[in-house]
Amino acid sequence: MADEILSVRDVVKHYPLTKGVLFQHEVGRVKAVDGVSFELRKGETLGLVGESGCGKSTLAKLLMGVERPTSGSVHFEDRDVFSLSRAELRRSRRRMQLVMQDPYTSLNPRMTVGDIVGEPFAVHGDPEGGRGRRVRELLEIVGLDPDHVNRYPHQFSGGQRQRIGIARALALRPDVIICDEPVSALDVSVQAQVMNLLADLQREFGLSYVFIAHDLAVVRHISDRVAVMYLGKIVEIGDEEQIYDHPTHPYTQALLSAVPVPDPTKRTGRIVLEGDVPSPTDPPSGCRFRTRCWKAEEICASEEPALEVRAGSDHPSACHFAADSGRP
Ligand SMILES: Nc1ncnc2c1ncn2[C@@H]1O[C@H](COP(=O)(O)OP(=O)(O)OP(=O)(O)O)[C@@H](O)[C@H]1O
Repeated sequence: MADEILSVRDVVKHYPLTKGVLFQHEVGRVKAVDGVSFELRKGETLGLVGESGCGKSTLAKLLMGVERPTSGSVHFEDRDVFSLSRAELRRSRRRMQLVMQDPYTSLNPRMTVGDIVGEPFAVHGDPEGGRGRRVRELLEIVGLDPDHVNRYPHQFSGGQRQRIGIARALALRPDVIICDEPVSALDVSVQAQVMNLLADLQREFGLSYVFIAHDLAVVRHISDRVAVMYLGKIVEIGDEEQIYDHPTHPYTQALLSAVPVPDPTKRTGRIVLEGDVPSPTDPPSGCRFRTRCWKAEEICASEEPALEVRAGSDHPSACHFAADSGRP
């Protein structure tokens, strides 16, 4: 599609598990990301949701070109990120930035806010008009007082620190920002402020976001589309209406049932998933979710459902039992 900015095709990342004095014997592989494909369109926010350990952060590192995949490709516009030379990769990094989860540990406590926000210029060169001026402008853009440029991270609250991280990510005028659980470590009231800031910045600068979270409720209002990830794979991807109003995959249904609903008349009953998430070293054959799925049938043990478009719908579904909306 012409307006795609990022195209992810069959990306796999397996980490070898080794033993021996020199770690020379491979005894297994952690299948952190196992065949993920999606597109990110210009100006779009794609929410990426799943339980802890499903591979979200590994995928973020692959998108940023920080980790190399075992196989598969990530195209930024029309160029494969993994075939770029070092210099080209550095140039492409200007245009794709990362906002990290924990504003308490992702900022160097010994650096002033001005140095933190201006750090990208030390690598990529000073902007027109000078570094100091741009840093003050960036602080203002994210709602911080530019006169606090000489303060240290510990002098700011959690929400303000996340704003500092966002200002740093904006420094080089990127096109894409990978937001890896940017509000998970914040109080609920502060979460909303940071989400609103991200939405405003998107409108103002035409940014595209991949927004990672473990909670479907968090990504709802910021996402144009949502991808649900389970044990290294995307099990369902769709627009807001499909995922929240007509979820077809049992895992999406279970995640949604855990989201608190303020209206008691709309409460539908929580689906409690039995058992732990299986090990990514030895995931179940067939459908990975089958060991916890109340709809699982024999076929799920041998066959991994392919993403397919349901009749009469544009939405792809990943489950054999998509038509069956019954709950346990
Ligand atoms: N460098 C590594 N070496 C070996 N295994 C790894 C490595 N990095 C991640 N993993 C494993 O890959 C799997 C996916 O990890 P990842 O951090 O991507 O999950 P996540 O969904 O981001 O989890 P969380 O929400 O807890 O951060 C986990 O089982 C993790 O232990």
